[in-house]
Amino acid sequence: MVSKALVRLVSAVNRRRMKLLLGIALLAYVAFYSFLLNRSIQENGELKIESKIEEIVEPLREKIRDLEKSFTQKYPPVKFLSEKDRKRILITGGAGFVGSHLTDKLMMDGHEVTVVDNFFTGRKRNVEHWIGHENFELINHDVVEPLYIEVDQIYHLASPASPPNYMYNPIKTLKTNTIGTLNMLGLAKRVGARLLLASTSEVYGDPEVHPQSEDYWGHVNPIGPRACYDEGKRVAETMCYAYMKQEGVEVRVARIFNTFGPRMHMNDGRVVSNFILQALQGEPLTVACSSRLSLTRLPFFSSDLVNGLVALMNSNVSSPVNLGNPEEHTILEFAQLIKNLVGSGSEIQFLSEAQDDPQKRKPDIKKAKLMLGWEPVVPLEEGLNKAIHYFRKELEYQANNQYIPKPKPARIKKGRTRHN
Ligand SMILES: O=c1ccn([C@@H]2O[C@H](COP(=O)(O)OP(=O)(O)O[C@H]3OC[C@@H](O)[C@H](O)[C@H]3O)[C@@H](O)[C@H]2O)c(=O)[nH]1
Repeated sequence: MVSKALVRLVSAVNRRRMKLLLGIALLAYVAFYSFLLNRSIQENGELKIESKIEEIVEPLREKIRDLEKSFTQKYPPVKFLSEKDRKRILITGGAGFVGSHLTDKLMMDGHEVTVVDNFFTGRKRNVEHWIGHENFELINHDVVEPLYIEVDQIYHLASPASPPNYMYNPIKTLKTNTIGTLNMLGLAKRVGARLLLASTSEVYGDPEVHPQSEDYWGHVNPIGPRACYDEGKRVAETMCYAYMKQEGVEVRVARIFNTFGPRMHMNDGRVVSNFILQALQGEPLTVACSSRLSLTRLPFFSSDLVNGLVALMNSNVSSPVNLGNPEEHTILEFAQLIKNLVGSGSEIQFLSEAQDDPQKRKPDIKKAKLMLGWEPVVPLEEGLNKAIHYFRKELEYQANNQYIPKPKPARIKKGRTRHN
């Protein structure tokens, strides 16, 4: 009896325990399952957020990689120059057509270059590929105001150079070439720098001797429309030699004849840029001579000029040197050549001659050949094709709702002009 009662009690206890154990096991299972479920939901959520972040961040990373790449590939190759050979060079007008090519050459040769420009005809675009380089500095400054920096050489190019540009504001042109040159000579004297003046074939005026050698004194109308530039450059030369004689400043004077090349302003107004733009746009080529078709010039390419300037600066020739193309063509022949190279159907239109337009111009470059070993080497057609390519790109670049300036023939603007 007793044993039966005991067996019943034990089995009742066991059943309860079994139930309890089962209950506990069930609870544990539910808890474990919900734990797993929670974790996977959380992980899924995290994964989703992570992938969303990744989606946003990846393009940014790519942009940073591109930027880093462009930073490292940004500059044209620059030679290394030892401290002894590296010069601190100032180029006034260094953002202009010629100045920017000179900047490129001197930077690539490994010098430290400071460009000063008031951006009247110069453009930041011409030198933007150097901005940020440790050897390069760009200063927005007008040479009519004094400048205090430390340099070893000064290439003084600042001045509008095309007839429409220098006639636009004759007083400013005079100030730039006189006060501006005085300021740069004063700087050269103070820091002991050598100064090269970018003078011009226009110091010969409408020449009475042909070709023009450096000892020709010129034939300039001192009160004509071109006088602001012609006389401005003549007095700039006079100032150079006064500073040389009186103060011992080392000077170099380049008399630059007609030049052309990429980076000429679309609105420059000189014959090459005018004819190329007119030919590309199917407009008449404006040849400025109706009666005398003997009007002559032959421009030379910008890289030849830059090489000549550097050779002169580093020579021991302190007297003026002509840099130009000794060949000679009429403006009409030149118009036809450009028309053919562009493959343009433009007509040729004859305009009346501008006042005091020099009739004939041809440099005698014996001195440059003898003393600098320099002469132009870029064949005319090769240079013209490069300029045509440049202007074609410029037209494309400006095609989208942009103002495309029409080239202007050399004429004096009517009305009051701004001067400061
Ligand atoms: O559309 C045009 C522009 C110009 N011309 C003529 O082409 C000749 C050359 O004219 P440019 O305007 O190119 O240059 P210029 O020779 O008058 O002056 C130039 O000379 C030497 C540089 O040092 C000077 O910076 C620049 O003034 C001139 O006879 C001019 O009348 C045209 O027939 N058509």
